[in-house]
Amino acid sequence: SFTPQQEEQIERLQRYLRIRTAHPDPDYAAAADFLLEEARSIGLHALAIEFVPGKPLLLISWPGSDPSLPSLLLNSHIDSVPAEPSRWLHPPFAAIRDAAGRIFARGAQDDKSIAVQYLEALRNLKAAGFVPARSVHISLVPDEEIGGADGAARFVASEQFRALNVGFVLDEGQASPTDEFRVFYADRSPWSLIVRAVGAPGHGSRMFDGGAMENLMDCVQAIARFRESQFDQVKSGSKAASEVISVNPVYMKAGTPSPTGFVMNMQPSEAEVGFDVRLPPTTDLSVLKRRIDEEWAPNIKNMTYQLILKGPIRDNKGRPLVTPTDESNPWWSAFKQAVLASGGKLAKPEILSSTTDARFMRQMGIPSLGFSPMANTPILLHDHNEFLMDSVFLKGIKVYEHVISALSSLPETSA
Ligand SMILES: CSCC[C@H](NC=O)C(=O)O
Ligand SMILES: [Zn+2]
Ligand SMILES: [Zn+2]
Repeated sequence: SFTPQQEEQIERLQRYLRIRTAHPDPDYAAAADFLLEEARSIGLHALAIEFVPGKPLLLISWPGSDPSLPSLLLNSHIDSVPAEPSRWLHPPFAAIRDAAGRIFARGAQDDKSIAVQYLEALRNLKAAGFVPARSVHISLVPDEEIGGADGAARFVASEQFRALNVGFVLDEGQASPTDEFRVFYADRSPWSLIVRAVGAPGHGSRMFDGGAMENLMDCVQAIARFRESQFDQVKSGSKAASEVISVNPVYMKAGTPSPTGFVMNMQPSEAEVGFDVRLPPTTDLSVLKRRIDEEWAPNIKNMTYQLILKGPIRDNKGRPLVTPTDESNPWWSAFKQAVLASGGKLAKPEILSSTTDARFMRQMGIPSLGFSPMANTPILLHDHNEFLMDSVFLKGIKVYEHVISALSSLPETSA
């Protein structure tokens, strides 16, 4: 059983989860209204910046007693991926809390819960009379799920961001099925690989070499073998999924359309396949490119390709986007201590399989960790029936209270 204050915190989470923030048409206006109102009710300074019209980025600030010190930034994206209501136990934007305390909603884990937890942690700290030495900022950003070009990428490039003098960032992480919280020091970098093949067309009945489809199928097979070699390392336990290269086919485009589907007795002269490619942060790109040139899409087999990077892979000093998680990073030490002091356990730091806005912060040379305090919780981001337990949500607020008070008090000498 929870206190009336805790029940109100749960209700505020539910209210935010009921706002339809899913792509392709996220209701950013309603989300901004809600979040700005929450921030102001806590007595925090809050404003909306529209780097791109219709895509507000909210900046909430709690000034520190020594604003000359580098600040702490807590980031969360406002947008969500779509949901298929027919496949859910409860409607994805109703935020229904069942008898077991599970709150079902798109965004319950990814990542609307952490935005409310940041705010509620500040509410509690403020009410307890805590005064941060370093300023604490919350950024609530649009478009993370579609790559962040109009969101976090604009933000880190802005004068407003520079003025925050950010020393350390916490961004979203991922749920943990065990009782240890997970923490992420890097993301894999997201790429798209598009391979196109051309070849002589021909009658559907004819056997001939070098057709576009044949060449493209050779490409798909070569990539499938590579994919298996990577996946085998994961299955054998020698590497984590985020430590290998993933290459997954996401579309295929070929054939000669007809009113009833496709012309069946015609071998097409063009074919195309697209892959989602994710690279660990220290991958040697030249090795991958040589593999594509020589094995996957050789020019001599009439194939061409595009390998498109979605965002930065190096920081402003040319280093891979990796945040140190050892004693060389005082923010890390303070973070770890604070999580332990809150009664939480911390798993070994990991690379995140997917991609977050933290890469834009790391690009600026700012140490950034991915962290969502959701222990004993199945990983349901982008899945049906995404949920978060009320008790897990409330515990997360306590964890953030410890983390925010510790990090905002980090002495000047250490960072
Ligand atoms: C091309 S960046 C896309 C970012 C996205 N983030 C969450 O799922 C992802 O696919 O990882
Ligand atoms: Zn997310
Ligand atoms: Zn997501």
